[in-house]
Amino acid sequence: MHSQAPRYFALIPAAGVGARMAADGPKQYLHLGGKPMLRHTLDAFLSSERISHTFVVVSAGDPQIDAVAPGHGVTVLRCGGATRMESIRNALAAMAAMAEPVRDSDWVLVHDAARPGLNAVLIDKLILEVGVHPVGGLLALPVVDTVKRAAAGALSTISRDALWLAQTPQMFRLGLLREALAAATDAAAVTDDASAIEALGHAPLLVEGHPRNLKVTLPRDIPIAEMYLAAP
Ligand SMILES: Nc1ccn([C@@H]2O[C@H](COP(=O)(O)OP(=O)(O)OP(=O)(O)O)[C@@H](O)[C@H]2O)c(=O)n1
Ligand SMILES: C[C@](O)(CO)[C@H](O)COP(=O)(O)O
Repeated sequence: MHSQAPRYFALIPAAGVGARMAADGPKQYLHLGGKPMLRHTLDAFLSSERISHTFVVVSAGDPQIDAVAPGHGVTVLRCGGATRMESIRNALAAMAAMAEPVRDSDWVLVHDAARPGLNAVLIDKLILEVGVHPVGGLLALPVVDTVKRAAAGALSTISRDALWLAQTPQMFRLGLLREALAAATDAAAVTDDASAIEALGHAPLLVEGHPRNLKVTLPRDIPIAEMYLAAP
């Protein structure tokens, strides 16, 4: 039983290189709507009264973060890893080792720097709908298109029933998330935090998100993200 009042922390993995974006530098620093993508994401958490503090994990030699991270409410962790999962695993260990540590019972909302369309409404919706769920949960969107599988020259249709597209934040208590990531043997296969939790036999709660919370992955995503950022 968790007797202390719940605390909510944000952790933003921002140590990627943005290979699929093929920009001049890491996509999290591309300017969208007048400011770097990462700053939109940081500001979303700073705008939520429920978030106690925000951590952002970047690569050790990141030369841009100091100009982007605000001087308050955010701690930069320079321990990014070779994969998204390793960046998060390193960051969680650093958070737990802080002078004022994040506790095993505290909630951590892991959110991609590459999803700048997040806002306080979606953050609060996730927190309120997960509530005291024994595992945790994540924002996701139900699949609304017909799904095809193309393999070995064959094309087949997969039922869209019960299919969801995972977004972030994905929120879990620090202790459970650290346990799940420690147990994961193939970091590259753990493309989201929930999959590591599922591998322990748990079923995180799905909370309907919003298309504005898209992951900016390819150049074609830029104008879509800017459209949503123009309408906060
Ligand atoms: N080693 C890594 C890889 C990714 N990320 C972060 O995880 C989020 C989602 O990953 P993705 O969209 O794949 O970003 P990149 O890995 O930068 O993109 P790509 O796969 O195209 O290189 C991003 O905010 C990215 O910065 C991270 O912190 N550490
Ligand atoms: C975590 C995630 O955004 C959920 O959809 C997605 O798995 C990240 O994948 P990426 O290849 O690291 O962008």
